Amino acid sequence: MAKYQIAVLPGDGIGPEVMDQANRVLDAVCSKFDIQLERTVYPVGGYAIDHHGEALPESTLKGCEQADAILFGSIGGPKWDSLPLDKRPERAALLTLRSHFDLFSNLRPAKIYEGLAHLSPLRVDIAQSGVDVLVVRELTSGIYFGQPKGLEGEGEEQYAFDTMRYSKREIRRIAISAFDAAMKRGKKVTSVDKANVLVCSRLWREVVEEVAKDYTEVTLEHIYIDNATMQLLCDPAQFDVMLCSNLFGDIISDECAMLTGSMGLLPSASINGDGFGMYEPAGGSAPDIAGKGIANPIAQILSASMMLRYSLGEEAAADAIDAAVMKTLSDGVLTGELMPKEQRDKACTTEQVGTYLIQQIS
Ligand SMILES: NC(=O)c1ccc[n+]([C@@H]2O[C@H](COP(=O)([O-])OP(=O)(O)OC[C@H]3O[C@@H](n4cnc5c(N)ncnc54)[C@H](O)[C@@H]3O)[C@@H](O)[C@H]2O)c1
Ligand SMILES: CC(C)[C@H](C(=O)O)[C@@H](O)C(=O)O
Ligand SMILES: [Mg+2]
Repeated sequence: MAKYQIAVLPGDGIGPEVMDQANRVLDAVCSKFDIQLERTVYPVGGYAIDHHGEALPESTLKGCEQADAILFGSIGGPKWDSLPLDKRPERAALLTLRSHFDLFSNLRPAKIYEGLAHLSPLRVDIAQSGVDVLVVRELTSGIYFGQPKGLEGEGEEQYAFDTMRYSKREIRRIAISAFDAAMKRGKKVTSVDKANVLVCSRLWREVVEEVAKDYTEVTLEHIYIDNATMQLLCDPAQFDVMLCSNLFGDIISDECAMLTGSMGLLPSASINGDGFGMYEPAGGSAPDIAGKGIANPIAQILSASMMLRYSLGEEAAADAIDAAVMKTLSDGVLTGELMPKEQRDKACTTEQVGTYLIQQIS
């Protein structure tokens, strides 16, 4: 029997709610496929600040180091918003984990599945032409990790700045991730940048062009970030793999999630050069719906599936989860945000979606 250690970090807001359902689904799939998944829960984010005085306790980091993969919920919320940036859950826990494990390759797949175009807020004809995009986002560099500088100067001349910095090595390795992914998909990479203004984007283009020479079967296009956001709304079918720097990928991936129907549908994998990964929904702790039992658990469940596929090599179990998700959605077992407002009294709870999905597995 295959045996793995997983560090489970539920975090804040809807994190623990959707993680409960992912764990139930993992129990079901592991029993069916004879996989032993030893899961240890560790505190992280605002919860860890409240109970242990810091967003990423040493014991959590050690637990992650000893694990085969990390399953992450979401962190942050209004309660911790007034903390200095370096103490906030987002920087102190999430960015630290990404950097510590060198999780540079962030894969965020967004797809309108067959028969589910009605869930998309896109115009009907556009939704029916399809969305099947893999956002490949650079995750451990760029403006997120450039040296920030606090306030300097006086009065109205006071200023602050963040620095965007990319090395050729950092661009090359994420470009290779994108081209490798494109080889297994639609053989097209659209590289998103702002090369009409930013020096980093000029270097980005140069290196992406170099990498493209090794992938003669893959079509490469470049697009400016502002145009990319509008093209996604009017002709999303033109995109296959969208290669993005850290900040642009953050923005584009929320847009892609929403095109398919909800923030609560988009999973993500953040992987390093050794195949070690952290798996988490692209969305956040959703303070507006937390504690109500109505969050969509699918992004978390699909993140668990990506973990099985990418870090553990358990393809059959991952396929079973993906198929159960499709069946659940196409059977109309939906949380409220996927339904028209006037029908939301018929919406399923987070737990009901989890239960239905598990029935499709066993
Ligand atoms: N990976 C993470 O831990 C992560 C990611 C993004 C944001 N955040 C943090 O989360 C907090 C809230 O951020 P925000 O409000 O800007 O973004 P958010 O992604 O939490 O929420 C944006 C909108 O999407 C909805 N939404 C998100 N996930 C959903 C789900 N599973 N089901 C149904 N609806 C869902 C929310 O209700 C909200 O209306 C902030 O502190 C932010 O920094 C954390
Ligand atoms: C919470 C925040 C730091 C994070 C990011 O910007 O990377 C989130 O928005 C995401 O998309 O994973
Ligand atoms: Mg984001």
